[in-house]
Amino acid sequence: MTTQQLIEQIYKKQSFLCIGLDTDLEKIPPYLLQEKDPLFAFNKAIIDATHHLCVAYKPNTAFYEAYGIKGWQALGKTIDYLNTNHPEIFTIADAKRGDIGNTSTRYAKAFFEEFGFDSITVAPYMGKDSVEPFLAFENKHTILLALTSNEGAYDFQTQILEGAALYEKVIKTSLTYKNAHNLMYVVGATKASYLGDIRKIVPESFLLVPGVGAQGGSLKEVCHYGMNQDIGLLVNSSRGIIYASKNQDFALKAAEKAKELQLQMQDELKALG
Ligand SMILES: O=c1ccn([C@@H]2O[C@H](COP(=O)(O)O)[C@@H](O)[C@H]2O)c(=O)[nH]1
Repeated sequence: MTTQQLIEQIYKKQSFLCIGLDTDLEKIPPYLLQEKDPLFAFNKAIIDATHHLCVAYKPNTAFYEAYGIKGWQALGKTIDYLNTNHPEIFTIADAKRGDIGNTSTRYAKAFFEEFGFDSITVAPYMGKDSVEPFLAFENKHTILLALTSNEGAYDFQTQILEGAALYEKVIKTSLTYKNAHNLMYVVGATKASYLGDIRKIVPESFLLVPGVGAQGGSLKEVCHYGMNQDIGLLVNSSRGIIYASKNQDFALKAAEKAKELQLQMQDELKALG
């Protein structure tokens, strides 16, 4: 999917919501465990109930890898279901990959070609040759971890290195990579006050912003500091939406939570003009 197509979807749906499919057999309604593939059954119900309210889904691969081969199969069925039934929806493999170039190429092939995701999250720690193999795929997006939502982000990411914070250095350096136009960045909603400085470095890039909902980040603050002319934001909520209920009404309740965020986003889009 191109960035322009993503922007069009945001205006059409009046939403820049990304729903995180962090599907955990210990948290889904117990009656679903009788299904042949409970992970997929849960995801399908959530997607069917919420696809009109969001522009992206983000399965975090850890939640599938945790179940071995069955988990990978459920992830495959989920992305196939999305690509077949909702090809206009942007898909993110939250896999946080990155390795020596030869290996990164295989990760990129796995998630972009084999699974068919539109994007993948990538850790920048191994540098240029670990990131560029992902960037080589046209109309596929590499979402680089910049300033993450967790407390540990302060261990390294905000440390000053040669006059700038490490996360700023990561973003600035990544702009020199080949095919840097395929980059987006992860910035946690819990770090919204940093978004103003980040926008000075990447005024036009899309930012994936996790941390609204269960982690307590504020959508209003994220929009205030992080929105650009083209919106430029994908705001993720996972647990806050998909685990709104543990009963038969779980998909309905998830849709209600998603609707609450979509309505707030609609207001923000109106204010943008
Ligand atoms: O900085 C980051 C990067 C990734 N995540 C991931 O996003 C979701 C958030 O889930 P919630 O349930 O809405 O808290 C999850 O998959 C994280 O691994 C993040 O939170 N922060």
